[in-house]
Amino acid sequence: MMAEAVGLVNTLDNWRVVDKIIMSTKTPEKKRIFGKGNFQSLTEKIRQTAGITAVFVNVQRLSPLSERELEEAWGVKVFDRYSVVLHIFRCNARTKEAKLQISLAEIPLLRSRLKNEVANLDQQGGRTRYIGGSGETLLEVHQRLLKEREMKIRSALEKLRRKRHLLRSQRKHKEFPVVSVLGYTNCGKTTLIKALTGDSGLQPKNQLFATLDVTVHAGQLPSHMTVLYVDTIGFLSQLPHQLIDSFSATLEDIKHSDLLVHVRDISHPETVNQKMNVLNVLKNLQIPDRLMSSMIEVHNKIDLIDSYQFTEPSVLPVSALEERGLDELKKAVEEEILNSTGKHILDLKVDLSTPQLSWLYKEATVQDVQVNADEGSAVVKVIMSTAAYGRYKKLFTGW
Ligand SMILES: Nc1nc2c(ncn2[C@@H]2O[C@H](COP(=O)(O)OP(=O)(O)OP(=O)(O)O)[C@@H](O)[C@H]2O)c(=O)[nH]1
Ligand SMILES: [Mg+2]
Repeated sequence: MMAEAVGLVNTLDNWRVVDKIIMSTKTPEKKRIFGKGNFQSLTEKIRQTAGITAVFVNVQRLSPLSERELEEAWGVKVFDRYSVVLHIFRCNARTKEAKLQISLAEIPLLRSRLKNEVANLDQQGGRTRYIGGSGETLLEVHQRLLKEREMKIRSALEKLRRKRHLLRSQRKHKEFPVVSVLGYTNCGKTTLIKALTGDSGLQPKNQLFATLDVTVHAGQLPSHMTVLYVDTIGFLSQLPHQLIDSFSATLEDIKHSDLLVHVRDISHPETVNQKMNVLNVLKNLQIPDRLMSSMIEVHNKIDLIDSYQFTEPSVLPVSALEERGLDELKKAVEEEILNSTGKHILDLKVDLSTPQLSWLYKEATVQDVQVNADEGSAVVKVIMSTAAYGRYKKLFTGW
């Protein structure tokens, strides 16, 4: 197994990699991450490299013991995948929900640290000492406090979830179709939604997990139909399981959309693996088949590729940054939305002396009316369901 130890300089919440050292590691089950020789040369290298303030060891989880040993040997903070992702999340969390999700994801980390500390205390008889006549040992008190904290966070999250459920049913009521935009972190989801909706409040950033909250933005399709684009949290390969658990609630919204748009950074060297990862996460979220089969794949950042080759006909190439390919994308979104919601766009000729037009205003979505005053008629562009069109025909054309 290969793992990397990466020296980092921490400038506020942005890390710059100062040196990347590839070292083979022992299997994760083994107590020590690095063999003796490797560990010595790593230690030397880290000490010699100026400006290293932290080391990232590219393994899923370091045991608290290894973490402490490495930190003591190297004199800097040591991160594994779990703690580095948590740290990035923590820096980017803005809303109450994102902050709560992170606190929840921190609990297992605190729990395993606690075990380690108690193991140390054991040597001093700490485990068996009772606190203030309460009949609880120090370990039990800590475990209870952690449990209480976890319960509190879970109930606060549940409250927020119920609120979101309510919002979702209100949204449905208004009948705006919902398009979820998803993809690997940093692929350009926020930039794309900003370009599609003109929503200047959106802030794309060249950083991992810039978006940690699901937000909704209204945009217009070519027929002036309004859709709601949902900006989602980016995916990351080998994202620690516990994090996925606590964030899947946020991703759950995806299931309730009318259409999925999968954005890929086609300029990224790992673009194929990123796609596989996204599809795997979707599989685990148990997305309904109809959403998986109608999903639109967007190849973003084509401006960074010298000559973009069309490889798959169903794919839509765009540059969200340079606003290229957006009209075609909007057309494709419209087509799929009409398909999935069973609606059609129709041009109907109506007689203005009848209640046809007011009926259409009430029962369908009128997009445009071209009046022909001489004839006393109008051509009306409407979006309506098959069922509503059936009723219309029955009422006004006698079919
Ligand atoms: N050259 C180029 N850069 C792009 C394009 N689209 C997005 N970017 C850049 O890619 C970076 C990430 O963009 P975001 O829109 O924040 O990506 P995201 O998918 O929302 O990322 P997370 O929210 O972190 O998951 C930013 O620096 C954007 O300017 C594009 O079409 N071309
Ligand atoms: Mg984003």
